[in-house]
Amino acid sequence: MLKIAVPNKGSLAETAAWMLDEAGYRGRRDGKELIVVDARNEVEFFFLRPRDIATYVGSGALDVGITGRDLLLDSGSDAVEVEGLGFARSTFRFAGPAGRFTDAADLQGVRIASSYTLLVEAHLASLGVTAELVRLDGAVESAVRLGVADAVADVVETGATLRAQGLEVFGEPILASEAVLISNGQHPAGLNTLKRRLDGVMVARDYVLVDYDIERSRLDAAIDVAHGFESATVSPLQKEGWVAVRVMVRRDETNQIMDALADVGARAIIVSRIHAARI
Ligand SMILES: Nc1ncnc2c1ncn2[C@@H]1O[C@H](COP(=O)(O)OP(=O)(O)OP(=O)(O)O)[C@@H](O)[C@H]1O
Ligand SMILES: O=P(O)(O)OC[C@H]1O[C@H](OP(=O)(O)OP(=O)(O)O)[C@H](O)[C@@H]1O
Ligand SMILES: [Mg+2]
Repeated sequence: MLKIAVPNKGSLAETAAWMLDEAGYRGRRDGKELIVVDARNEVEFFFLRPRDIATYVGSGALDVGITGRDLLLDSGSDAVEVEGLGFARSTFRFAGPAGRFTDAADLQGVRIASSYTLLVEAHLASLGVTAELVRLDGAVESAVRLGVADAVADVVETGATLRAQGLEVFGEPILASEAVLISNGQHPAGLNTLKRRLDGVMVARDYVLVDYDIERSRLDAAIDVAHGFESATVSPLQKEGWVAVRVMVRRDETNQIMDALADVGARAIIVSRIHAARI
């Protein structure tokens, strides 16, 4: 059985569980279940704290897991990223009181609060900067106001939490993070199936199908607008000189693409959801 580590709580838990459910795996019946055996799919799920997942996978105790890229890099474990899963996207950044710092080099000798001290230390070392790391569990943005640090290094999504504490980001982003599938570098039986299924869930989540009719003479212009995932499916229509076209497009580009297709002469443009996919 493939042993899979899954976040039991926090920002990653709900979407990770949703993806696995969409991928056809058995979920847990309640939030207290720590181990779920899915005999039909020959996998066993272990619900663990997101921060511990890379440690379990890197040690070889579990085969694969879902965690954050930032948590993986901060773990110092031997686990490796298999692929990004396209959710829990954030950047990891330095921030300080408005106007106080302009660059990471300004951090020489100051106190930096973070929940990701290993990640920050490695980054500072690569820049040749030495600072004092203050390790906190969360709500790191309060550390400057409360006087335990001069700057912070933390997860930034919208930036609202930083702004509310009078902080602003400075310097280059340390990392672009998202939820990731990790392994211990081995290729256990079942990993390919898991990965293919998760890839299918991501395609169904991120893409839609667009169908339209168009005069064959205008087809090239329409294909320039949207060429499809692999290539467009083009079928003849009963009406002389017309074709029906089907392409996959990114869901977040749907309306711009519909507008552009209409502009080049497409008619009867219809968008449908993808329920499931294997690419
Ligand atoms: N606001 C956010 N937007 C996107 N990703 C986030 C956000 N907050 C945390 N994450 C991501 O979630 C992961 C951390 O999950 P974890 O459950 O340890 O912390 P958490 O979500 O802050 O939970 P909690 O604060 O309840 O302990 C990291 O990969 C981090 O990048
Ligand atoms: O840029 P924003 O959209 O404001 O989001 C980023 C904040 O969200 C998370 O905090 P969370 O609520 O999980 O609390 P925590 O700091 O205690 O982890 C993260 O740690 C940041 O603090
Ligand atoms: Mg948090």
